[in-house]
Amino acid sequence: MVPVLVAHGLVKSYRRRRIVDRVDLAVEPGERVAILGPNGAGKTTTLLMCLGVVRPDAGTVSIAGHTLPHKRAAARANVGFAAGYLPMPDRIRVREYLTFHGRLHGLDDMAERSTAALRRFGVEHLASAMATELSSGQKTLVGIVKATLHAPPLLVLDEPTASLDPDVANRVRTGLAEICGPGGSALLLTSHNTTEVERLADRVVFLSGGRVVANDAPARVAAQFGSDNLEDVFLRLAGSPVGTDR
Ligand SMILES: Nc1ncnc2c1ncn2[C@@H]1O[C@H](COP(=O)(O)OP(=O)(O)OP(=O)(O)O)[C@@H](O)[C@H]1O
Repeated sequence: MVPVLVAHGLVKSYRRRRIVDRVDLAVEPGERVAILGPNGAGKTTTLLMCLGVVRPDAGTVSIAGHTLPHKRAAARANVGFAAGYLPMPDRIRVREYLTFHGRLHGLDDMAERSTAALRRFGVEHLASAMATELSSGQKTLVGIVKATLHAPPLLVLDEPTASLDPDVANRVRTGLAEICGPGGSALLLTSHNTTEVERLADRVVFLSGGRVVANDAPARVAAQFGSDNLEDVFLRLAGSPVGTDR
């Protein structure tokens, strides 16, 4: 089986400060992988390089066998991406926004698809809302719904539950667990929430100071640091320096 994502030797520096330092990352079909790490560890930069949004200084990325940047269009057809920082146009209703994105992926039956996708995340009541009427958390939810519409082989989510209340965040995790896994989408997400990672991820890639310091099943990563939970590991590693001059 072709991995849905292979990134090898990713490096990125900003103003001579190395933010991501030789990161390798692979995601198998249906696998659920979480990138965990403290603020500034390089999680978002790594994701954006994997998506071809940020150009790495060194390293290679391929998605479903399509190497970036040359095969970007073919690669992107395999990906759904959502992040709280992605804007949603103001003067559009949620249903129209989802229909637009579905059609970009060549989908029809958008009324039914949109309703089903909104229902999966418990927000079907937002279908007729204008974007201007949505709270920031609701916009995040609509972004996640949009990213899942075409059942992408790889779903990439940057801190999907960071702006959500605990109840809504739980519904999102339940929705993601339904569609991501063997036979469904692979999931690559970033998070600071160790409980979320333990619940959702088959594998955790722990980034600290731009480097992968652990890469294994959550329980095994905890054991590697002499603990039975990721929270302890996080607290131990969070004190590490964030980026270094090289
Ligand atoms: N375009 C940029 N120009 C300069 N510095 C940048 C740029 N993008 C990111 N950085 C720096 O790179 C470092 C890593 O940022 P990144 O957003 O990848 O970390 P992160 O692990 O996602 O952090 P957080 O958990 O806070 O979202 C930070 O110190 C950030 O300030």
